[in-house]
Amino acid sequence: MMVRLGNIGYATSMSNNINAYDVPEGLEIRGRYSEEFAKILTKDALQFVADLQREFRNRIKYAMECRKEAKRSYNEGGLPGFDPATRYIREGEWTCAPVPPAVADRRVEITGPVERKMIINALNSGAKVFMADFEDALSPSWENLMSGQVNLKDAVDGSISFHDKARNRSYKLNDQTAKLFVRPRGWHLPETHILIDGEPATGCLVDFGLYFFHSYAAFRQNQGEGFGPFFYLPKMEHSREAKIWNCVFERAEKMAGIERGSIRATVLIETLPAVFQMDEILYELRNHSVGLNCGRWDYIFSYVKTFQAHPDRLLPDRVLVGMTQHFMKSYSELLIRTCHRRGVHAMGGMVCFGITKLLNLIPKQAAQIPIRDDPAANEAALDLVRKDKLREVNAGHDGTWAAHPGLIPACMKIFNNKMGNSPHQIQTMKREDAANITEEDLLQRPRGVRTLEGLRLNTRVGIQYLAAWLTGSGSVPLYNLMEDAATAEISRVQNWQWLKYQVELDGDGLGVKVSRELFGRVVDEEMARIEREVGKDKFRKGMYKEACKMFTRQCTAPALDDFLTLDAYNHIVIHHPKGPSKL
Ligand SMILES: CC(=O)SCCNC(=O)CCNC(=O)[C@H](O)C(C)(C)COP(=O)(O)OP(=O)(O)OC[C@H]1O[C@@H](n2cnc3c(N)ncnc32)[C@H](O)[C@@H]1OP(=O)(O)O
Ligand SMILES: O=CC(=O)O
Ligand SMILES: [Mg+2]
Repeated sequence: MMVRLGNIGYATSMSNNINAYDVPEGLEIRGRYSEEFAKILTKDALQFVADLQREFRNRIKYAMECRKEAKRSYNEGGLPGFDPATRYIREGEWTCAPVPPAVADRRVEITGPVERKMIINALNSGAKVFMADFEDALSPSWENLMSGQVNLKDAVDGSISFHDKARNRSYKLNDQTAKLFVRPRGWHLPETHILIDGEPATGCLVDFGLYFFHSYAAFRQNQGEGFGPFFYLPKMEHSREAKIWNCVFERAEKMAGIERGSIRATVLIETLPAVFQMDEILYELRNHSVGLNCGRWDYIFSYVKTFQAHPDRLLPDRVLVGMTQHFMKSYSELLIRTCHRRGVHAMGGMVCFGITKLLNLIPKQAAQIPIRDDPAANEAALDLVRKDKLREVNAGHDGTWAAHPGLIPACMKIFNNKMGNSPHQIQTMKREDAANITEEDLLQRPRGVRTLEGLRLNTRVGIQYLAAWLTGSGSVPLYNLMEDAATAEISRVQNWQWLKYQVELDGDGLGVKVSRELFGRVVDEEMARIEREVGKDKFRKGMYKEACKMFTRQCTAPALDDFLTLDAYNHIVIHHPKGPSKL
């Protein structure tokens, strides 16, 4: 039974107990009620979120319209490039506000979803920073999002603990912990469990607003040495989106009565259009910036998406698109040069590496995690991690990402060897040579072959990832590698691209073209393989068939869906009282 009580949010009655969130005028909550969540969804916190939504919704809509306009132009043959209108920003001499002392040293950062045990492990991991993720690593169900907010609040005030009953193991924070950064969702994702004036809230404003409201004071005292909170901002395509974030930050600082420039953020450069906007993005956020990060996985996804109507820019096998490809190398070097010129950190990305393994003839790239049951394979994987990190630190990056605590010592050692006691390389690795990087360098076609195994791997990984996501896990280990929304996107759009242009698989000597029939066979065979690998019982109880249907539809759709997770989101929304949702 559901009741609506004036300004009280929707309530559900499971056992004649009427529970309801106390919400401000014009706001409805359609997610499950819990007393714990109610401590986050307070009337004042919701009022703050509603104020942000009302103030910025038109600008967000406009920014999303501009993305569509840009897409239309790329689809008509246009290429992204530097904007002549903002040349004065790129050529001007200006710097961002000085880096706050609390985050001067970021040589190794660990990332992970906002799950309770993982937050404690990540904060205790020995990394300098922990990026708590509402984005690529999280399936944004109501339960995950709200318990994530509870967990972060407890983490910032230092009271977070966890008891693993099965292992009778207790978790609490060490005296020394990593500094916390929070990554809200991208601008494109709605939060349909919260309606503001009848419209779904913008997901990232909910993530940011609730976290900021409850944690800014404790954060500044316990973590930020007077600054903060700190954020990572994902998937932006243009500086106008960064400008909105800057205004959101100013609005939040005003509400909290804290100094302008207290909040700091690192922007992920992880879309192809954004690489041409790095100076402009830093300029918009110059009072709130702590650098840029090479979000290499989404960047590869974005390359395919941007060039979806350009059959002359097809990707080789996913495993071949590493940081040594010319367009990836150019992107990371220009990012370093841009950040250091503006006085902020140039962060590296999630581990990837090159080895000669697949078919014994092609290099491989992956997001690596430790391999527990095979010491030799683990050592080989660690070696690849070391090579990737060495490349990053030598190029001039100030820090890097690790997906797993087991990788931190190896990453730390590489950065320590090069940087010693210096917290970063901002002054010492200016990379003036990268000033000559051109649009052609940044867009150069990736080189390599396409194989049937590549198509199979995309399919096998894409379906299993989506099955996990639909059941609440946004980052999973698959075949000893970390998979998350960004890596799964590459699998999806690559299959779509190969199908659309019926590409020839030229890497395995078969000369077969990717047709719908071939793809259909691959899907059937890979589903059979997944069933064998996970076991009949897990296969039956899991969401593999639903994931397969969704993944197949997206790979074969006439027009490329903008995001895998937009369609999938409809399947994890549970409104109370229960009912299906359609965006
Ligand atoms: C493209 C991008 O956006 S990258 C950024 C987004 N992606 C991520 O953040 C992925 C983060 N990593 C992960 O989610 C995990 O490492 C996974 C899912 C890939 C593997 O996790 P698991 O299967 O639990 O790994 P494993 O069993 O080896 O874990 C061992 C221990 O390390 C902990 N652990 C593993 N990864 C992490 C992490 N990233 N942060 C904190 N703790 C972690 C586990 O909780 C576990 O702790 P316990 O011994 O106390 O129980
Ligand atoms: O968010 C990081 C990425 O590589 O994508
Ligand atoms: Mg990403």
